Amino acid sequence: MKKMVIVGAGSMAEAFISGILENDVIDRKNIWVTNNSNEKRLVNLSERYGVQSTYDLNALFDGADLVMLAMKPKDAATAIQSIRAYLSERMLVVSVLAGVSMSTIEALARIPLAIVRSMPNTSAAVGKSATAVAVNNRVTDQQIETTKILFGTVGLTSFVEEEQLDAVTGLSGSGPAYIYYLIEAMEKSAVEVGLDQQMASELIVQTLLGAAEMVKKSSKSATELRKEVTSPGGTTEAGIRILEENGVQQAFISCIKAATAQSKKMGAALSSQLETSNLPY
Ligand SMILES: NC(=O)C1=CN([C@@H]2O[C@H](COP(=O)(O)OP(=O)(O)OC[C@H]3O[C@@H](n4cnc5c(N)ncnc54)[C@H](O)[C@@H]3O)[C@@H](O)[C@H]2O)C=CC1
Ligand SMILES: O=C(O)[C@@H]1CCC=N1
Repeated sequence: MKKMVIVGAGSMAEAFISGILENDVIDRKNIWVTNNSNEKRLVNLSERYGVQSTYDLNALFDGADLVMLAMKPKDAATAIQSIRAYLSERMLVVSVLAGVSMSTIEALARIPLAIVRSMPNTSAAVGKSATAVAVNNRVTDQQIETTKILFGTVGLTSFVEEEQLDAVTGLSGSGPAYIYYLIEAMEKSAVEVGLDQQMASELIVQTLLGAAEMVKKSSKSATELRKEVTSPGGTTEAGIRILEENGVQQAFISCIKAATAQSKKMGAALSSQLETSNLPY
């Protein structure tokens, strides 16, 4: 990787900048970032990380070999259209956009491109993303190595077929939010059962870290581990009974299915706009 350009300067962009710099993968002077309007944000990223920022597209793309698309999916059509003239087949285009297919990106760019479509999550900011990536057939072996290095700086990477990425989005892309939702509930309950908030917070985080580590390291399944905690006639059994009565497990399943369906819907909306040329340009 000689020069990386990040189009879109939000939280995912920042997570990657921070991960790349921490792992010394590319010099900060060779990371360039842009957005559509918020110059203050670009200045802030430049000051904090020493990366380059510009609205001059010639300067931005000059010598770039990797271009990351990191705007919201709703802004993808406008953004790709605005940079289309600067993209080339020799660049690796890395997308983190939820729902947007590689063929839609190529259709918007109107040239064949080497594309990596990925779904990281916000834990990238602390190097703990669970990322899945799919590549198209123009991506070279060397670019696959670059992809591994790039995503390795923000966590773990699995290679999947593109068709699986909507499900990955519903499961692990959105996943941190489901866990935060659970933490919110645990925090509320802690106060209600009379615990000090600060201490409860530490107990909750350690409980989650410990449970995650157990699932990762133990040879036992989550079901077996849950059963080990649940003594007959004990406290866990009393608690789990309430979760069962309220259909909490089924609610989580429906939640992940709804998020997966939404990823598909977002992609379909963009590609049907493309087919009817009803795009914002
Ligand atoms: N936030 C999350 O949990 C995750 C987000 N993603 C994907 O990452 C992408 C970015 O998400 P966030 O960083 O959360 O969004 P964000 O809203 O924090 O940042 C988006 C950035 O794109 C810029 N932008 C908008 N229109 C533009 C244009 N025409 N040209 C250039 N830049 C433009 C905005 O100014 C902003 O800097 C989205 O496509 C999302 O689907 C993927 C995995 C997880
Ligand atoms: O909510 C969203 O659409 C994005 C994609 C995955 C996580 N956040």
